[in-house]
This record gives sequence, structure tokens and C-alpha cells, in this order.
Amino acid sequence: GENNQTRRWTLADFDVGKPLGRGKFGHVYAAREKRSNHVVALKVLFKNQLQQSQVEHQLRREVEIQSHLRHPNILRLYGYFYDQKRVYLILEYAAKGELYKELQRCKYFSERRAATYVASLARALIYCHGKHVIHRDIKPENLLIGAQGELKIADFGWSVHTFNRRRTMCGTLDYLPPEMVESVEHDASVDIWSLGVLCYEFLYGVPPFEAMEHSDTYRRIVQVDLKFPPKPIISASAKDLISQMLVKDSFKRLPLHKVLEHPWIIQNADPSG
Ligand SMILES: Nc1ncnc2c1ncn2[C@@H]1O[C@H](COP(=O)(O)OP(=O)(O)OP(=O)(O)O)[C@@H](O)[C@H]1O
Ligand SMILES: O=C(O)c1cc(-c2cccc(F)c2)nc2ccccc12
Ligand SMILES: [Mg+2]
Repeated sequence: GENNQTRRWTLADFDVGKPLGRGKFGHVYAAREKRSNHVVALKVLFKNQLQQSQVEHQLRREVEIQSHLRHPNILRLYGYFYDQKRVYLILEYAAKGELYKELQRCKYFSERRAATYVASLARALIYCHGKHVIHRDIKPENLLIGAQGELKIADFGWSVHTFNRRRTMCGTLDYLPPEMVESVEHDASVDIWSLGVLCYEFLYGVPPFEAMEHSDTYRRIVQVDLKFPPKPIISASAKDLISQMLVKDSFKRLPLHKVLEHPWIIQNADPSG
């Protein structure tokens, strides 16, 4: 069929179904594209809210990036269109919803499940870095689960160039590496740090530098105050991998391809991802 990118979509192309969730700028609905019967997620963003928050240009750039990424662990953006009041993004439908809800339900994941997710994320990030795309915003809220249980990075926070985006708003600091909270220049190795934070949270159910106050989280991050609780009991191999990713000097963090070769990943990750 014709290339999805070039065709001009309209709302009439879809049967809109149940709401899947609420985002900051609008709702996301399940929808079926009429000609292909293909189920998608239709993300509806209100123009006036985008303008008020001055994110219109960021959204355009991120849509441009996202529509060119093709990887099994990155949520596809098939296209977009807009009318008088709204912008609509046509997204791959992630049938099993949000990873963070699954993590809350299970409290924490088994080492096999955690390693499988970490390996999928490492492969997706290697793919992105190969295209000079840095994510900068890897956290459970931005991870969705596909119909076969596979992980999908689902966030428009991509950036081609490194830039310091302060998390002054309510956004959590938990996943930010030292160079970002200290707002110095940062590069692809920020994603290695975030992957280390995620690996810890998959295994323990809480992020490593969590604290009551922002100022305490900030201090724990810049000091790399990494402690492993006695429970749940986690293998030394898992702790070794986490300790090699949560390193203050960004140049000394374990490169993503080495993450995939780490014994804990080799012994625990499901190869199918
Ligand atoms: N492709 C999808 N498939 C299934 N559910 C989705 C999909 N996209 C979003 N959702 C659901 O809708 C909710 C809101 O979507 P999303 O998080 O993308 O909005 P947002 O928070 O405004 O965007 P962002 O996180 O980029 O700021 C998600 O938490 C999720 O439950
Ligand atoms: O009226 C517009 O031309 C418009 C277009 C887009 C837009 C165009 C392509 C991709 C994308 F993600 C967004 N975003 C907007 C946000 C606020 C107000 C107006 C607009
Ligand atoms: Mg969201």
C-alpha cells in the first residue's frame, strides 16, 4: 500500500473507541483505521494547551524524529494530522498498557523479567544512539507493553541534539544523571545512567536515589549514594551491572553494547526480548 507517511489522514479515516488514558495535553483513544481495520492509539493534543505551554516546536521536532524510528522496542508513530483545535498522533497500540502499573502491581520483577526488559531497552537505545537520537527521559511512565509482553519506549521526549532541559516542574529528578541535575553538557551516556536506575527499580520496586525532598534526591544522585537493600535478595551479578552503569563520570559508564554482554544479562534475559 501507499507509504503511511505521505497520505493525508483525517478523523474520518478512524472509528474512535475507548479512552486509553489521559496525558498532559489531551486524551489517548483506541481507534481502528477503517480501510486496514488496523487498531491504533490516537493521541489527541489540544492546540491551545500546546501553545500555552510553548511546546509546539518541540512536539513537531519529536514527531519528526519518532516517525523515522523503526525498532521492535520503540513505539511506532504512523502519522499525524490536525484540525482547527487539535493535533492527532497516530501511534502503535500497546495492548498491555503501562509498565509502571505492572511494576506497582507486582511490587518488583524477577531477575529474568528485569534482565529481559533491560536488554530490550539497551538494544532500542543502541539503535537510537546510532541515529544520534538521545532519549533523556527513560522512566517507567514512558514505557508501554505490547501484545506479546514486549517493551515499547513510548515518549516524545526524544532529542537529536543534547540540550539541558531543566526538570523545574513537577517532573521527577529520580532518573536524571549527575550531569543533568548539575545541568552541565550531556550526551548519549545519560541514557546508560537512566537504564541503570530503571534496572534497580525493576528489581527493588523503588528508584535508587529516592528521597522525601527534591534536595535530598539531588544530593544522593550527585554523590551516587547507591545502596542495595537486604530485601528482596538480588544476585551479586545484578548489583555488579547496576554499579557499572550508575557511575558519576559519564565516560566510565558501561557502554550499552557491554551491557548486552554482561553475565547477568546473558544468564537471565530471554533472547526473544
Ligand atoms: N500507544 C499507546 N497504547 C496504549 N496506551 C497508550 C498509548 N499511548 C498512551 N497510552 C495511554 O495513555 C496515557 C497517556 O498517554 P501519554 O503518557 O503519552 O500522554 P502524555 O503524558 O501527555 O505524554 P508524555 O508522557 O509524552 O508527556 C498513558 O499513560 C497510557 O496509559
Ligand atoms: O495549526 C497548526 O499548523 C499546528 C500544527 C501543529 C503540528 C504540526 C505537525 C506536527 C505536530 F506534531 C504538530 N501543532 C500545532 C500546535 C499548536 C497550534 C497549532 C499547531
Ligand atoms: Mg505520560
